Amino acid sequence: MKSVKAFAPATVANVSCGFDILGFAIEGMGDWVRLEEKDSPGLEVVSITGDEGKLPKEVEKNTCSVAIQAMLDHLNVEIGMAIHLEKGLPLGSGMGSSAASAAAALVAANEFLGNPFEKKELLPFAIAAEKAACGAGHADNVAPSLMGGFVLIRDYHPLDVIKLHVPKGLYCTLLHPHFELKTADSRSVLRDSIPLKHSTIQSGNVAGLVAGLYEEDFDLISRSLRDVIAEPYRSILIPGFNEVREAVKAKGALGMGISGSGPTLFCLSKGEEKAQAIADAAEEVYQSIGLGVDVFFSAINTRGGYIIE
Ligand SMILES: Nc1ncnc2c1ncn2[C@@H]1O[C@H](COP(=O)(O)OP(=O)(O)O)[C@@H](O)[C@H]1O
Ligand SMILES: N[C@@H](CCOP(=O)(O)O)C(=O)O
Repeated sequence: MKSVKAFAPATVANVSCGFDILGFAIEGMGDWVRLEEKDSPGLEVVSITGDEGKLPKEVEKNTCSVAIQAMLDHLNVEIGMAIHLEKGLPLGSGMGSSAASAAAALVAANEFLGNPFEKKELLPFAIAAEKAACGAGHADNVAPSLMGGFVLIRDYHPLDVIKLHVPKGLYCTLLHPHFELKTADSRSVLRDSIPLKHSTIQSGNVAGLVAGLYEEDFDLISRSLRDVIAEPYRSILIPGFNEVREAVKAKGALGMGISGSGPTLFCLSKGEEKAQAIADAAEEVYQSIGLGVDVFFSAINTRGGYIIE
C-alpha cells in the first residue's frame, strides 16, 4: 500500500513588527503527517495522537484535510487518502500548531501525487486551512513552515512571498507558558485601524529587521524588534510579560516578543550560549510567578517541511 510521511516545523509568526507578514521556522519541533492510499475516494482523518483528544477529525475542520482538499480541488482530482496526524506541538500555543499540521499534510500529499507543485505553490492551500482553523487566512506561519527560514509575505492579493536571508549564529528561545490562547481570540482584541504615527514606526522597524537580517547586523535586528500594533493589546493577556522581557534583555536577548498570537514568547539572540542563558533566566521568572513553562531554544530551521519516508 502506498504510504508517505512528512514533517513540518513550528514557526514564530509576526516576529514583533511584521504582523501577518513575517515569520520564521524553528528546528526540532513540529508535526508529522502520514498519508495512506485508501480504496474509496475522499479524505479521512483516521488517527490523531498528541492532542489529548481535542482536535476535530471532521474533514472540513482539521487543517490537514482542509489543506489537502483545497489542493485536490485545484487539481480537480478525486482520490482516497487516509490521514494520520502526530501532533508534536501544543494547541493554541502561538507556535503555529494548526499551520504545521497543514504544511506537513501538503508536503506529504504533494509527494503522494508525484510532486505537481513547488513548495511555494502549496501556500494557497495552507492558507485555506488557516482560515478554517482561526477565521483568518494569515500566511506567516504556513509560509515558513513549508519553506523554512525567515519569510516575508509582501502581499496577499496576489500572493507575493519572499524567503529572506538568515544570519549565521542567530538563535531563538521559545517560552511556552502552560495555558492555551486561541488565535481567533487573540485576534479579536486587536483594533481595526492604527494611528498614522504607529504605521510609520512599524514600517521603519519591518524595513530595519529585513535589512538587519541581510546585513547580519545584530544591533539593527535588536532595534527593529518592536511592535506598536498588536503587542500593546495582546501582552495584557500574557502573565509576566514585562518581567520576562526585563530578565531576558539582561541576559543579552536582541529582543523579545509574542510568538504569533501568544501565549508563547520568543527571544532572538546571537549564539547558542546566550539562547540557553535566556531560557534559564525566563524560567526563573515564570517560577517566581507560579506559572508552568516549557523553554526551548534552537537555531533557525532553513529547510521547512520535508518527507521522512
Ligand atoms: N491539525 C490541527 N492542529 C491544530 N489545530 C487545529 C488542527 N486542525 C484544526 N485545528 C483548530 O485550530 C485551532 C487552533 O489554532 P490556533 O488557535 O491558530 O493555534 P496555533 O496558534 O497553535 O496554531 C483550534 O480551534 C483547533 O481545533
Ligand atoms: N499573524 C497571526 C499569527 C498567529 O500565529 P499563531 O501561531 O498564534 O497561530 C496573528 O498574529 O494573529
